[in-house]
Amino acid sequence: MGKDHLEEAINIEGKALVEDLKKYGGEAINFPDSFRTVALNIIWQMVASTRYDLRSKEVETIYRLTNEFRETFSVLSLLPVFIPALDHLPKSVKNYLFGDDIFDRFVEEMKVIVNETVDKHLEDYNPDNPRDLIDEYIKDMRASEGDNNSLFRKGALNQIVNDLFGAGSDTVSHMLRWMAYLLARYPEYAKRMQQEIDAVVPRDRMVSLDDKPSLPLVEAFTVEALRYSSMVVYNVQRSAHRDATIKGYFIPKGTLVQVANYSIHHNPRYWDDPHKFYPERFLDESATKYTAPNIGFFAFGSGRRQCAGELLARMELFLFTAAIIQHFDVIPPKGVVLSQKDILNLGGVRTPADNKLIYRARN
Ligand code: HEM
Repeated sequence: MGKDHLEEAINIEGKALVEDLKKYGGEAINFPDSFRTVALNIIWQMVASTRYDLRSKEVETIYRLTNEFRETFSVLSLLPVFIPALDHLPKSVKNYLFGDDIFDRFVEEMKVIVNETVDKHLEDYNPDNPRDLIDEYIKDMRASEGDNNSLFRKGALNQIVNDLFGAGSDTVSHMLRWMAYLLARYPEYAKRMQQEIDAVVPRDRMVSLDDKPSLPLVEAFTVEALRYSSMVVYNVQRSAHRDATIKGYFIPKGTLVQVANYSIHHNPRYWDDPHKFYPERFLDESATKYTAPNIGFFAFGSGRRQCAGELLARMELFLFTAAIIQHFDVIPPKGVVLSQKDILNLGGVRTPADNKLIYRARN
C-alpha cells in the first residue's frame, strides 16, 4: 500500500469512527471498541486484506485475549528476562508470580488466528493478483522453493503477521485513548484546534495530510501526546554485543539493556517543565509552524530497530485525532475532574484508565 492508499484507508476508518461515536448520542461511555478496531483495520488491510465492521463481534476474541494479557502482565513479569535463573522456578510458581499461563494462552490463541489467516491465503493465492503483504510473502516463498537456505518460510511469515498485529494495532488504539483523554482534560487546546481546523477544512470534508502545514497545533498536540504519555514506557530490550563502558558503567557483552522511554521524556535536561502537557513546545516562536523535536524524543525508539511503522502511526494519529476534534467536543461527565491519577501502567503500556467521556457532536 502506497502513502495515498494508506491515507485513503485511514480516512475511511476516520469517517467510520465519527459515525460510530455519533451513535452513542452524547451518552457518557468508556473508551469505545472502535478505537481498537480502526487501528486493527488499517494493519489488517495491509497484511491480510481484511476489514471489520466497527461493531463486529468477530474481533471480540482478539480483544478478550489482549485485555487478559494486559491486565495480568506487570513489571514483575519482566523479571525472568533480566534474571534468567527465575525461569527455572516450577511452572505453577511462574504462573502465580509472572502470569506465564495467561501469556502462553495469549500466544497460542493468537497463533490459531494467524495460522487460519495465512492458510486461507495459501489456498486462495493467485500469483497474478497479490492482494497484500501475506500474498507478497507467499510469492517470495514460492520463488525460493527448493533453496534450503531461503529465509522465506511459513513459520517466519506467521511470526511477521503476529508481530505486525501486536506492534501495529494495540499501540495506535492506546494512543487514541490518550487523545480522547487529553482533549477532555485540556478543553482549551481542543477549542483552539477546532478553530484551526474550521479555518481551513469545511465540516463536510475530512482533514487530509495536505492540510498538515495549516494545522500546526494539531500536529504539535499529537507529538506532545506521544511524549507526555510515554505510552511505550520502556523500549524493546537490547543485548550488548561487546563489552562497553558508558559514563563510567561497565556493561559486559551479553548484558540485557533496556531504555526507559518515560525517563527520557521526563528528563529536565531535554524538556522544560517535563510533567506539563504543553503542545507549544513543538511550535516555533510565532506559533504558526510545527517544529519537530531533535533530541530527547524516543516514542518510536531509535537506531536500526526503530519502529518500522512510525510513518504509518504518525499518519493515523494525525488523521484520527483531527477527525475526532473536527466532529466532537470530548468532555468529562458533569462533576468529573480528570487528573494524573487516571493513568495506569498496564504491563509497560501507560494508558488512561477506562474513563467515561462524552463525545458531543458539534453543530
Ligand atoms: C503510536 C504508535 C506506535 C508507537 C508509539 C510505536 C512504538 C514502537 C517502539 C518504541 C518500538 C521499539 C523500537 C526500538 O526498539 O528502538 C517499535 C517497534 C516496532 N514497531 Fe512500532 N509503534 C507504533 C506503531 C506501529 C505501527 C502502526 C506499526 C505497523 C507497521 C509498528 C510496527 C513496529 C515494528 C515491526 C517494530 C519492530 C521493529 C524492529 O524490531 O525492527 N509500530 N514501535
